[in-house]
Amino acid sequence: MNEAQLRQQMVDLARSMFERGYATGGAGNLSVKLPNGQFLATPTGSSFGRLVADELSVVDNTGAHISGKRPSKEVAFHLAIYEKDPECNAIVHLHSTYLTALSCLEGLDYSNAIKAFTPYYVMRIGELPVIPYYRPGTPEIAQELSKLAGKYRAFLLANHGPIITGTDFLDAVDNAEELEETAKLALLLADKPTRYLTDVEVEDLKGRGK
Ligand SMILES: O=C(CO)COP(=O)(O)O
Ligand SMILES: [Zn+2]
Repeated sequence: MNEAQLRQQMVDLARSMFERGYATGGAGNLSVKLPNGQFLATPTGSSFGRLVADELSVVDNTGAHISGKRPSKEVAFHLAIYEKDPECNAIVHLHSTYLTALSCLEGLDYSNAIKAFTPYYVMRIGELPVIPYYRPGTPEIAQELSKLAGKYRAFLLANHGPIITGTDFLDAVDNAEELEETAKLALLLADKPTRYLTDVEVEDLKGRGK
């Protein structure tokens, strides 16, 4: 896809997420790698429902603002992931209801916040490590992600929300939807005896694609 197509895709998919309740107000941010190696990102404070293709921000791999509106304050954590994960070409960060609720629970397993109980969670995400709470926009989030990026497809910021990667923007959005649905199911099942997938079942799903 060329830059114009990627801009339009970001506008269209962001609006679709907004209309289906994955994003509200000015929360969350998106980015995608451009053919020239720079990155397209959502402007800070922008609503997913009202992005304008020509106003999207462009930053380089050092975070320098190249064009468009002022970029998201979380651009540093997006760049930390791209740097460490060569398979990641797009990132979705949401404050979606169920994943954010999960991120606020006490006693979360920080090595993996959602133990596998459905195959698509394993095929699209696998494991969900938790990053300790830091104020939004602070460099510590990027530093923590830098240690984990490349080993996982998604991350949960404690008391904040999820970060989901993809091989392209459509893949990142599909992964985000699958993960939000999985969090919803996890919360529905929280007080019910659950049969988790066995280690053998999980291994059998890995590397089989989607
Ligand atoms: O989700 C957000 C902060 O974590 C939103 O910040 P931006 O509006 O700067 O992208
Ligand atoms: Zn956020």
